Amino acid sequence: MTHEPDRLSDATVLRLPTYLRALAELEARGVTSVSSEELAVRSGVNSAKLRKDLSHLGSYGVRGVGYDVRVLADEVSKVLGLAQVRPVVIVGMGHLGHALADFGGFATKGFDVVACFDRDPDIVGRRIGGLDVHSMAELPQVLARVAPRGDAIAVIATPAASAQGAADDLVLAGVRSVLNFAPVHLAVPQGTDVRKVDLSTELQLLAFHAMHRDALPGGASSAGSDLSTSEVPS
Ligand SMILES: NC(=O)c1ccc[n+]([C@@H]2O[C@H](COP(=O)([O-])OP(=O)(O)OC[C@H]3O[C@@H](n4cnc5c(N)ncnc54)[C@H](O)[C@@H]3O)[C@@H](O)[C@H]2O)c1
Repeated sequence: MTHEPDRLSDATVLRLPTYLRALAELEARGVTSVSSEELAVRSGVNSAKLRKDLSHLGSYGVRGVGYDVRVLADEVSKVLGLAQVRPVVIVGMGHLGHALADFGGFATKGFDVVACFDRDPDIVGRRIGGLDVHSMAELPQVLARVAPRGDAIAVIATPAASAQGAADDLVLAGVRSVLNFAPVHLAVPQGTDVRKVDLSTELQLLAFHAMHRDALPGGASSAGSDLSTSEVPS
């Protein structure tokens, strides 16, 4: 199977984790092959779009049989860069950072939380989620040890006012992938990827959809929709 990930659109890439989650659920139930229709329903996208997405990966399925669940999961994982475990570091060990470090679920998705940092001397030195909390001054040395390939993903869980400073420190230490929970736009140099998790925006979008749904004759529709996938531009 050949694929050229460079040619994948952002919208396709955004849907791949959803396909992967659906495939993992099928695999856990011992299902070995799946039709595009079923995988589409489980992923909350339409089947034509799914088939097109997967054809970009070089996966076409077999007529009458569908896709081999394991092979497709491996292929999607590979395209997403999940073939090897990625080290994750957390900056800001308050409520959110603490909860993320304690959460064991990342390991099953190919992510290993390997270090955490805070600037508060009262928090530095504590043990959270089985890890010592390091000071920000230790960032370069610790990163070189826990992510020697330079492939760490950093999670920023600081207050908004200090997120840019934390991002600057991370970039200086060589980090090029950042997941930002702070409700603020981060300026980073070209070649650094930032994804933002903004719960307030998500709540606002749900409020907007609820207002329009409730304004429809008959109120709420009987079929629910997964806005997390349907909002993705195609
Ligand atoms: N708590 C939640 O449920 C939640 C949900 C969504 C988003 N958020 C966002 O996540 C962020 C963290 O929220 P929280 O409730 O955990 O905050 P918090 O105040 O409990 O913790 C923030 C931590 O960041 C540390 N910190 C501050 N500046 C730093 C810096 N420059 N470098 C390293 N560490 C630094 C602080 O010492 C503190 O330990 C906020 O931006 C918040 O808006 C929180």
